[in-house]
Amino acid sequence: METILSVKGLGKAFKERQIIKDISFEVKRGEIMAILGPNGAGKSTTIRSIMGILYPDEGTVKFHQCEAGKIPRHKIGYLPEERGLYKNVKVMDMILYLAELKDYPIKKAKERALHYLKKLGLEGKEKVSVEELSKGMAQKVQFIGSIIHEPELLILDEPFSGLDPLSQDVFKNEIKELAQSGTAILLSSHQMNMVEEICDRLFMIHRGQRVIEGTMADVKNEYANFKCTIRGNNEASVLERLSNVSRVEQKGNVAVIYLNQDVVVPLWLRRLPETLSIDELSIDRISLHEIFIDIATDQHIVKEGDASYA
Ligand SMILES: Nc1ncnc2c1ncn2[C@@H]1O[C@H](COP(=O)(O)OP(=O)(O)OP(=O)(O)O)[C@@H](O)[C@H]1O
Repeated sequence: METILSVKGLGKAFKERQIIKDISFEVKRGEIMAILGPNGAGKSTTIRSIMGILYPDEGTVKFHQCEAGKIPRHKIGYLPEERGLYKNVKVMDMILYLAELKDYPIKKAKERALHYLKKLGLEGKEKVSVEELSKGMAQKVQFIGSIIHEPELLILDEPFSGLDPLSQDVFKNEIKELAQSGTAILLSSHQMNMVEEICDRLFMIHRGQRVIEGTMADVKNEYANFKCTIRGNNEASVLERLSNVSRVEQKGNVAVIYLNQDVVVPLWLRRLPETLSIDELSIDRISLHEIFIDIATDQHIVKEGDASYA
């Protein structure tokens, strides 16, 4: 697959405080790449550096072979973290204005706007003033504005925040369709379930540095250890003493036992003491949400070569 965006060795400091360091990744045609990390990790700083809103101190950003300064901005769509549209402008005029900024033909933009307004449940709102829209509706209009000019690369900073589950689903499907039609998509999100569902690859930042990168499957294989959930009357202290246990979370009579990375599950199960009380037992891999929490709370052992924890 053709590389559309390539970011190499990006670094940025604010007032001598290093915010991001040595950030490198690529986004390919038709792929959805997630940039993840706890609050303040440096996701928006990375995205703003890519967009040329911030000047990175180190590193390069390339769109195809074009470097900063020569990047054709009309081929990029951007939904910034801080939402904002002109308030006393009508919905259609707002979208057409955004299309015009990207030199996109107005007639075609109008057709596309009507198509997307209908698709996102805003049919008939063309002449409504932006200030009369709900927050979620305004976000949909801004999203349409970011894709109206058929960008090759779409950068979405927190596209799902502030949306109800129904609208999140609409956005999710739309993003998937755009990728299927060849758009390269980079998105930041805190909704791990969404990321797990739609993203092909992910890049996780913690304290400004890369901690995980890979396809969803690779990340799961490498970082998603197993957990064993047992319903029964067992003391947490007994479960904690079992072999290969990294931690136990117990609520009432349900205990979730997080297992170490190299555990051989059938062997571990066979070695459970006969005295354990087991009404139900299941084994699963931990979710991306749990991997995220492990990393954000420094519980995960980061491998050599990955970000060092300051
Ligand atoms: N203009 C600025 N001046 C000084 N510090 C800044 C500036 N912009 C961001 N920062 C700092 O850089 C760090 C990273 O911020 P950034 O917005 O990139 O994080 P983020 O990962 O997008 O977080 P969130 O999930 O909360 O949106 C934060 O500590 C923030 O306070």
